[in-house]
Amino acid sequence: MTVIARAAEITRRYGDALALDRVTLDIRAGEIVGLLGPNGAGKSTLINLFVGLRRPTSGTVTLFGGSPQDPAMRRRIGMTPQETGLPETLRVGEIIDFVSAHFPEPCDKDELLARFGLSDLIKRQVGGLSGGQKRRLAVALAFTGNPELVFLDEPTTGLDVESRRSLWDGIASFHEEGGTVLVTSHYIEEIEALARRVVVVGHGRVLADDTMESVRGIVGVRRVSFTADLPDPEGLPGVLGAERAGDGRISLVTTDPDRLVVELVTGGTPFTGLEIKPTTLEEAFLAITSKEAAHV
Ligand SMILES: Nc1ncnc2c1ncn2[C@@H]1O[C@H](COP(=O)(O)OP(=O)(O)OP(=O)(O)O)[C@@H](O)[C@H]1O
Repeated sequence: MTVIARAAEITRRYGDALALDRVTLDIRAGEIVGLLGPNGAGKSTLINLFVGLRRPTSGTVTLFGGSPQDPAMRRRIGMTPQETGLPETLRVGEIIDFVSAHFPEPCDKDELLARFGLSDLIKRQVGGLSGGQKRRLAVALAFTGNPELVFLDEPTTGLDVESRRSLWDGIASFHEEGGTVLVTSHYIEEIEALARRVVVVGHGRVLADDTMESVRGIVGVRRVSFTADLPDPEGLPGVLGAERAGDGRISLVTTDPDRLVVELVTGGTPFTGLEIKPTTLEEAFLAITSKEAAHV
């Protein structure tokens, strides 16, 4: 697949703070890339570099083979930043007309409104919209110019389940028609719903760049639970997190379930009800970031 955006060995500093540390990332035509990482990992900085709002301290960013600073390249992208302020007195339809006017071939207004569940709101003033409706409008604006590539920075933060699903549908239908998307989120299920490729960032570095299944596999994290009278379960092999229920049941997230069970048996502590289960992506993700933190 053709690479349409590339960050090559990007470092970005804000004064003494290192926001991105030698990050390399290719975005290929037609994919949805999910960018996952804790607060301050560098996700917004990476987006701002791709869309030309900031420049790297070192390294290069290319957009459609050119520079993100070139308006001709930027006209081919769309973006929804984390926070948007829209003029309160304008109507939904007027805002879409205004943004459309900046692009040579804007998309069909009615189609755009329908795609993001805004058709009934066309005459409403922005100031009178709910938080979820405003957010849907802000995301819809990223698609107004018929972009090839869209950057969405936490598109559904703060939305209820129904609004989130409606936004996901809009994003998915853009992708089905061949569009490319980079989406950041704190919601694991959002990345799972939208993207097959997941890039995990932490401390300004790419920690994993793979399919959802492989990201889980990379860390090989499992949840091991059993009932026992064990004073120090945290000391068992590979344990990243431990929870103890009132009934004596212990639940451990571990990178090495096999060795943990061997040690449990050889340690001679009686236990019952042993269960080993795959973890959620969130647990896997926390494991990667905490392992990385242990290295710095
Ligand atoms: N304008 C700025 N001036 C100084 N430091 C900044 C600036 N913008 C970002 N940073 C720092 O760079 C690092 C990365 O921030 P960034 O906003 O890219 O992270 P993020 O992954 O998008 O976080 P969040 O999920 O909270 O939005 C953080 O340590 C942040 O404090």
